[in-house]
Amino acid sequence: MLKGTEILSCAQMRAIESAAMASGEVTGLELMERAGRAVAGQIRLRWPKPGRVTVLCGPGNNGGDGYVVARRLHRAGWRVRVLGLENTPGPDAAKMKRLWQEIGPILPLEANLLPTAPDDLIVDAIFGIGLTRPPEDAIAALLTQLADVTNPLVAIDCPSGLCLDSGRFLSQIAPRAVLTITFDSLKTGHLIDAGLEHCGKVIVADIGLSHWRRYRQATRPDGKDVTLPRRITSHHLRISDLDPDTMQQLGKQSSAHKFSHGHALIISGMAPGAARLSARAALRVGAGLVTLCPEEPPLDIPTPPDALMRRWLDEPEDMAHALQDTRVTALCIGPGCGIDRAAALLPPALAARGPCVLDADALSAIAIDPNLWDALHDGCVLTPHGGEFARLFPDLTRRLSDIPATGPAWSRLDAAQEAAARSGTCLLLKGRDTIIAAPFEQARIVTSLDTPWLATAGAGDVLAGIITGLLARGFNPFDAASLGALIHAQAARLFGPGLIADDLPDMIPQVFRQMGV
Ligand SMILES: NC(=O)C1=CN([C@@H]2O[C@H](COP(=O)(O)OP(=O)(O)OC[C@H]3O[C@@H](n4cnc5c(N)ncnc54)[C@H](O)[C@@H]3O)[C@@H](O)[C@H]2O)[C@H](O)CC1
Ligand SMILES: [K+]
Repeated sequence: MLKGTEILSCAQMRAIESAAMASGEVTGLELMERAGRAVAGQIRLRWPKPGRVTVLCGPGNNGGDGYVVARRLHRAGWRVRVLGLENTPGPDAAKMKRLWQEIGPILPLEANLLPTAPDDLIVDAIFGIGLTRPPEDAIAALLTQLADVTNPLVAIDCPSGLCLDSGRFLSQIAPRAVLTITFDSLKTGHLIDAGLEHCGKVIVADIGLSHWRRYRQATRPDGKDVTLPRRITSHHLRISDLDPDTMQQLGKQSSAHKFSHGHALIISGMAPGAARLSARAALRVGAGLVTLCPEEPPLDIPTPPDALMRRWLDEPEDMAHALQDTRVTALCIGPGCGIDRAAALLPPALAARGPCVLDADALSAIAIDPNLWDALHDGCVLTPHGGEFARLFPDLTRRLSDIPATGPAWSRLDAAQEAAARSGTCLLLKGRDTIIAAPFEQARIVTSLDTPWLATAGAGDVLAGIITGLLARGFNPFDAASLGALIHAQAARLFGPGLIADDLPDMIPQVFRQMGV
């Protein structure tokens, strides 16, 4: 079973924290001290020589953490300036504020007091998971300037202004951290949308809450119910999270023959190179047999790989006939297919109700034909990029482009989950934060911020092919899509600069070796 690391919503984090405190085994003050200690520790690890630091403390507990960091860095020999507010925060943060005031002053939290020396460290402890609305007035002015400075910025929980549920900033002000230290678990906002880029390196600090993680969706130890707005949990999937069962399923047994690994049909069309990329990827990922289905007689195409089978498939009846062969275990329609051809072939393809990947032109065809939409089923994997998603789900996309007035903001994760529920299919929303959602499943996120060379023509066709190959081999749609996204990103990562789509399938053997398949 593919799993990954569970990601929490802010509400879940609060539920866990409040369960821990309700148990009486730990106080909020202790948690704050641990949080601040973890942040100061990470700073000292990365900047071992004490220097100058300005700590920006906001009105709540994120600010409380900041006062702890200030105290601990001061004790370690750093020259610490603290900018803060005159408000009286909650009791824990108020106590930490007083402890700092025994050491040094608190200057006003104003833009003109940001450090002028370019190397001074800045710690952002203004807002964390408690942000509910866009920053205003003096704090907005300060954050605007903070977004422009070149000093290294260390964020406590997140760069301030970021909604940790959606990864979206609640205004156009978007500071960028080099390092973010968060507590107990990653939150969705660290991994998706702007959060992925603006958090820098994210460290998850253990502050001793793991024992209470089971209260993320349940009743607290004191019997009180915690009502949480988010229904479905999500997981961050990385190569290092793959389990032995998945590895075994990806490997091949010596006793098996080619049909034990399935037979994938890849529909080719007006741009046959795209379908060939998909087909090559399906072969590389281990489908036993891959047949490319062009609309012209296939003997006229003497192109590699020679391991590909070819079958002329022109009319819808040809499709229906091809799918009568029970050895065909997956189908891919879309890459380079042409919208008209996709529209003509989709009715028999969907009527067969077998595993199939619908990409590119197939998605465009579905977006304009309600009958095709109605024929979608739970064996389908839809693989839209943002533009295709917008054509299929214009209302969901509109919600994503509004600047949110309150948190938690509507997110790409919400959009993908809603789209999966509506379509009744597995849906993979492509991006550097690829989101895989399926009805009644926990969503998965595969991040690939470090693979900029994936932005190249044909990369999506390869992804469609990898997923098709995995479907052909018997992976369920949700696992095939998740694993496909992971293998695809890792192939790009291993190849590095200079990557073109043709290189991706040929990196799969190296990815497999690295995974221990
Ligand atoms: N288990 C944990 O995760 C722990 C987290 N800690 C830290 O606590 C913060 C969350 O603290 P909280 O007080 O709830 O919220 P913030 O500090 O993020 O926000 C402060 C405060 O500000 C108000 N507010 C919201 N939006 C605005 C705005 N636009 N303008 C002005 N004021 C605003 C809101 O009412 C909040 O109350 C978490 O991130 C961690 O850093 C613990 O210290 C340890 C355990
Ligand atoms: K912060």
